[in-house]
Amino acid sequence: MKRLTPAEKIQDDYEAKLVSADEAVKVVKSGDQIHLGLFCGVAVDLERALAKRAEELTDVTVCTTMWSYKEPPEILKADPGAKHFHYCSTHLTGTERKQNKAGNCWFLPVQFRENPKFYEECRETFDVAMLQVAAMDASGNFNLGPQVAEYWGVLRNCKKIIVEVNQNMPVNHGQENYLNINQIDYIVEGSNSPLPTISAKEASDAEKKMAEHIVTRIESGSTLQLGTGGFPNYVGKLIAESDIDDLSCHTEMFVDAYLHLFEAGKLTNNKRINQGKMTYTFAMGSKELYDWIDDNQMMQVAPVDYVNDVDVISQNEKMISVNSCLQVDLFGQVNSESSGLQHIGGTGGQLDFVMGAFKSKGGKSFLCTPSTRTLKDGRKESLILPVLPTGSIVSTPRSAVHYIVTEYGAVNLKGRNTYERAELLVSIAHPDFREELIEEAKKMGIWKTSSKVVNA
Ligand SMILES: CC(=O)SCCNC(=O)CCNC(=O)[C@H](O)C(C)(C)COP(=O)(O)OP(=O)(O)OC[C@H]1O[C@@H](n2cnc3c(N)ncnc32)[C@H](O)[C@@H]1OP(=O)(O)O
Ligand SMILES: CCCC(=O)O
Repeated sequence: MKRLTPAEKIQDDYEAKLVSADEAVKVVKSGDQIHLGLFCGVAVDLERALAKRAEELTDVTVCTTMWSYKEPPEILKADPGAKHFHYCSTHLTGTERKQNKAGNCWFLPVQFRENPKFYEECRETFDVAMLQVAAMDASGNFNLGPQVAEYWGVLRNCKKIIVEVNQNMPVNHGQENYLNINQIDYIVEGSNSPLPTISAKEASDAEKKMAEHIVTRIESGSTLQLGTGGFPNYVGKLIAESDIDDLSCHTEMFVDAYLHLFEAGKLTNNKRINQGKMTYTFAMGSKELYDWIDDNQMMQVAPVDYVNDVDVISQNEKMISVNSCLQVDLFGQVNSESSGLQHIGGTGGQLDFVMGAFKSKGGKSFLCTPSTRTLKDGRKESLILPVLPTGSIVSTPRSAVHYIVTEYGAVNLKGRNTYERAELLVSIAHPDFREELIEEAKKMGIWKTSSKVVNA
């Protein structure tokens, strides 16, 4: 028999494992635990094929980290009463929030940096892991694209792996970011769907003022973590226009703000660890961001238990972390996850970066919210509250919180006692609510007769 060259052996393996999406999902049985993939790597063609089997399957648990498409997953459309599939997400997007309200999507609380261990040790073994990957290279390796995050926790604790090849998946340089053909059970050549994109929303007037309070507190030579949404992107824009320079990127989520900062010549990545690299655990943004990532040696995507590790984050000096939250109480407890009993989103890596930034020499974390929001009936509600309402989740505890920012200022709660915190927080509340907050603080025993509202 003719001996195959290594390249021929790889090609033979590829052809032996190549099946259609409908064929591949036949491996799923009632009662199975499935992982659908992460961020831009969710296996959309396999998910669609699985949905076609809704009527013949029961009790199938399907996990993902976030569903980033406007259209809900097909398995939920095919099973509106959640009789066949139990869909779980660790960070709800707007699409998933609607499904959560309808009782079709369950939230899985996690601390993002712990996710690999959590999937490897704390949940049932996955029967099938499905994920989108880039086209195979000559060595039989499939690049995981712009996300590694908790993949290895899932892949080390699963029975079968099905990859869906997407020719549009950018090849992302980094660490632990390839799957070899030997590790894979089935290969599906997918429909090469475009990656999900998020476009930054226009920042509101309050957000623009909040960004100004932050930018005046950032020094040249800092390393930046910017979160999701219009607000962190606006912070990036202001920095790009400022005279702050020599900045570095070490972030959980890689967003368009970094592309703008790079184009403005602000990002040197002259940091202490991973010099010269943009370090992150997943990327989500525009098509331009994905094109910039593709086969770019400057990029370093890496597992979340490395990127979000408090000790790793803190090795870079002047670590700056900027994230949004929903409510803050006068003790300094921060809710970033719920509106009363209504679930909004996950805590993600917020606490990881709050702790990592404070541990870094000269580091600062900023948790930001407009001082008020307008309710459906037109009334204004203060987002600085005496205490968090029933059902609110403490995402960042008062013991960890550093700067809180509203459009009225940024206050540093570290080292401040309870009545000083109340004073500082009242000083950045909306003026219409300050008197009311002072009266409540008095009843709570955290307002001294000498207390006054000060601007920090
Ligand atoms: C991915 C990263 O950010 S990495 C950084 C670390 N991770 C984190 O900080 C995670 C925690 N933070 C978050 O999840 C988000 O920043 C949030 C939820 C706090 C804000 O998200 P954004 O996308 O900026 O806010 P946006 O204004 O779009 O609001 C999202 C939803 O919350 C609702 N919402 C916003 N503010 C409030 C509030 N104060 N009270 C109640 N609901 C609110 C909105 O109505 C919207 O709901 P809908 O889509 O169902 O209509
Ligand atoms: C999935 C994690 C996203 C976040 O940290 O907000």
